Amino acid sequence: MHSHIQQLFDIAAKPSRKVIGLMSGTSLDGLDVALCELCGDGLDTGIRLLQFTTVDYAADYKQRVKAVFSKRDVDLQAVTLLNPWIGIEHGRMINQCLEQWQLKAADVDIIASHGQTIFHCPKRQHNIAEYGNATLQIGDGDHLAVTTGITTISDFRQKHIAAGGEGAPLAVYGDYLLFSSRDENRIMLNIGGIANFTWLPQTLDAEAVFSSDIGPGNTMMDAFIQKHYPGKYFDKDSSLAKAGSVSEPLLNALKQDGFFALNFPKTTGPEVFNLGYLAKAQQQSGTEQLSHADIMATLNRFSADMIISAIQQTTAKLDNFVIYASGGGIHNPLLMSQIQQALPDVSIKTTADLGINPDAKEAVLFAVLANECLVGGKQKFSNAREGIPGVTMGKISFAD
Ligand SMILES: Nc1ncnc2c1ncn2[C@@H]1O[C@H](COP(=O)(O)OP(=O)(O)OP(=O)(O)O)[C@@H](O)[C@H]1O
Ligand SMILES: CC(=O)N[C@H]1[C@@H]2OC[C@@H](O2)[C@@H](O)[C@@H]1O[C@H](C)C(=O)O
Repeated sequence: MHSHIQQLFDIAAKPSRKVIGLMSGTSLDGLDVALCELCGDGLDTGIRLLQFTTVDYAADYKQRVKAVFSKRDVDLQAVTLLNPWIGIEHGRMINQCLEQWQLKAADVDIIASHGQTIFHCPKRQHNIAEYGNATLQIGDGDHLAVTTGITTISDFRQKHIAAGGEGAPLAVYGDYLLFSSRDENRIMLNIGGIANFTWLPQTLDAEAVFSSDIGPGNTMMDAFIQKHYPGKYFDKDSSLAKAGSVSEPLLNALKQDGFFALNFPKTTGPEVFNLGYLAKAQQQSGTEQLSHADIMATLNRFSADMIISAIQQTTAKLDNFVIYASGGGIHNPLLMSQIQQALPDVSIKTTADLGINPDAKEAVLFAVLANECLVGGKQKFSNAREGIPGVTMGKISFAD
């Protein structure tokens, strides 16, 4: 038996595993690094978040990735060069974190790397007959493993698509295994660049679980700030949005896209929800002359309204459910207050109330997926009807 197979066997046989979960999202703010200790598997997964940090991306890193991000026409050489380069850069960031945490590579069993999505293209978005769902994450796992000396599991979304899904949201697996409760129905609402949610019935009936993207979370607001206020990356504390007024004509135009007519589950990205989408809606509604504050107020309300309607649509006949929010959007006070005002009888908490730092949640979910890849599979959790294949995900890269 190759020592690599023995290594996997030994890790799987341990009473607990130290896994570094990584998430780099569509907001491109930084690399989320979550050092977790996991035991068990499936619904018996136990997890402790030992360390968490977001390693901010330097301006140079952001520029390099943005040059090939969510665009149809890009420099293929740049993509080819970035794939190993991001793997090495992420590896260097992990090595810095281990040094800060006074840990060595040998103290970590596995890295679970999401990589960086540069294009997401479900069939219902491209509508090209010969092709199915597709998505592309770069930041090669082999380069990450060699740079850190740690066995790495990466590229999770391809198996999801190979087994019939759209490659996202993957949060549903970790949400179901970590946050299902027999005491209450739960909605796990993640507000990142794109907003997505998972419905967790208190029956724990896997057939009733589903997860879907909703539409833009922060991505259009961020893109507007980054275009018009160089050096700024987002509307901190909603200050610009609070200074403006919502334009109803623009808001109505923003809500017209065919994506919102699709049934759940569905997925999307900045390929659809971007400044071109905003410009088109402004042209259709004759609102090109709006102030920046009014545009930001309207984009904020747009994200809030789509989140609210997704929740109302899902829980129409239910009253006893609790929302647990996560992702950077929870730090947007106007966004969160609008959601709460529209759902006055609903308790809106964060995953901190469930013991998981809301900023770390997505990175933690990839650690759970890696744990399932190594020791899971017994807990058959799938829901083909809702686009949730019952498969393990991830490609394994050895450090030598
Ligand atoms: N104080 C704040 N005020 C307003 N918005 C904030 C604040 N702090 C963070 N954000 C928002 O959160 C975003 C980062 O959130 P997060 O890291 O969840 O995004 P992401 O993980 O890249 O997205 P995705 O989940 O789509 O991959 C920022 O770009 C910003 O829009
Ligand atoms: C293709 C891709 O990277 N999608 C992301 C994006 O960011 C939020 C939302 O859209 C979600 O569907 C997904 O990430 C999270 C981690 C997921 O897969 O659950």
